[in-house]
Amino acid sequence: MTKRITEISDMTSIVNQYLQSGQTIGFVPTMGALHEGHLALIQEAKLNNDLTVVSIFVNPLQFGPGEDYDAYPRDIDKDEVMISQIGVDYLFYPAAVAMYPKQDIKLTVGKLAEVLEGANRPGHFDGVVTVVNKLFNIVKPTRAYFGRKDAQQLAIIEAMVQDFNHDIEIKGIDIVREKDGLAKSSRNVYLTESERLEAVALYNSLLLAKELIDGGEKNTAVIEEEITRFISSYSSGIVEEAAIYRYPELTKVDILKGQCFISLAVKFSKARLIDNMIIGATK
Ligand SMILES: Nc1ncnc2c1ncn2[C@@H]1O[C@H](COP(=O)(O)OP(=O)(O)OP(=O)(O)O)[C@@H](O)[C@H]1O
Ligand SMILES: CC(C)(CO)[C@@H](O)C(=O)[O-]
Ligand code: BAL
Repeated sequence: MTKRITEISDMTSIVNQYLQSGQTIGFVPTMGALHEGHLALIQEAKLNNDLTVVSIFVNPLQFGPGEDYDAYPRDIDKDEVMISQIGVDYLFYPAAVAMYPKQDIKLTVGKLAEVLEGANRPGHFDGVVTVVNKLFNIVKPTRAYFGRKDAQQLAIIEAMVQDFNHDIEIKGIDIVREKDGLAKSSRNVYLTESERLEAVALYNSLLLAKELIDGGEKNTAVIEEEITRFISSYSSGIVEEAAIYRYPELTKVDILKGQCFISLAVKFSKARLIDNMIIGATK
């Protein structure tokens, strides 16, 4: 059965005991409202570590003014049942006042946060790296697991681990999708019934882009235009972002070369969905 830990000092003394006896700790940070996407990360952590810790913390620091911090779906009891069933050892569930008693010091991300989601959500990645740093210091994981759905976040966490000399292996896990291709996300519950059906256009536009690329198209502006046209024709969503960047450097590319990713953000009436596809040779 999963043990729920709310006190930071309790979490740290528990992991210290395991580390002292030479055991490895797999860590999955989340904001809760768990779904199969999260479970894929957790399964991988369980498979490769002696101990698995999942955190659930809706981090106020990464939400901008007017964003959905208050509305963000929360169901801690249901989440706890889900992770108990797959045998997670510890659920770390701290209170915001415990995580941010003073809220005075935070980390700042540079260029990697100036584009894509970072440009759309100023300060978002500063909040993410600040909380992930704190969580890493508390949980002291051997390995930490992040989804490729949030590809920019994953690139930034990898850079943060290097810059701050964390001795932690960062593992990226592939996007888990619904049967029709929509990327699983806690925010999908904001979609209306008709928007839910239309939302498959994001994934289908990525498939279309892949077809164009496989057919020899290298001009990123052409591919971005086709993606935008496709999503706008098949859904009521507003395309806020359909852009191709080098990955994980996150620099803009005009002509496809090396490993890149197509990044999408589409705004429906309440939900803002993101999706992406990594393309090209791995370096
Ligand atoms: N469909 C998915 N496939 C793989 N990983 C995922 C998926 N959805 C979320 N994750 C990963 O789970 C971790 C926790 O994410 P989070 O709790 O924010 O869930 P979410 O569904 O991404 O929520 P949101 O709707 O806020 O984007 C992150 O590393 C995220 O990339
Ligand atoms: C990594 C994370 C748990 C930090 O709050 C969050 O950004 C998320 O769920 O992707
Ligand atoms: N999974 C990303 C967290 C966020 O949107 O705040």
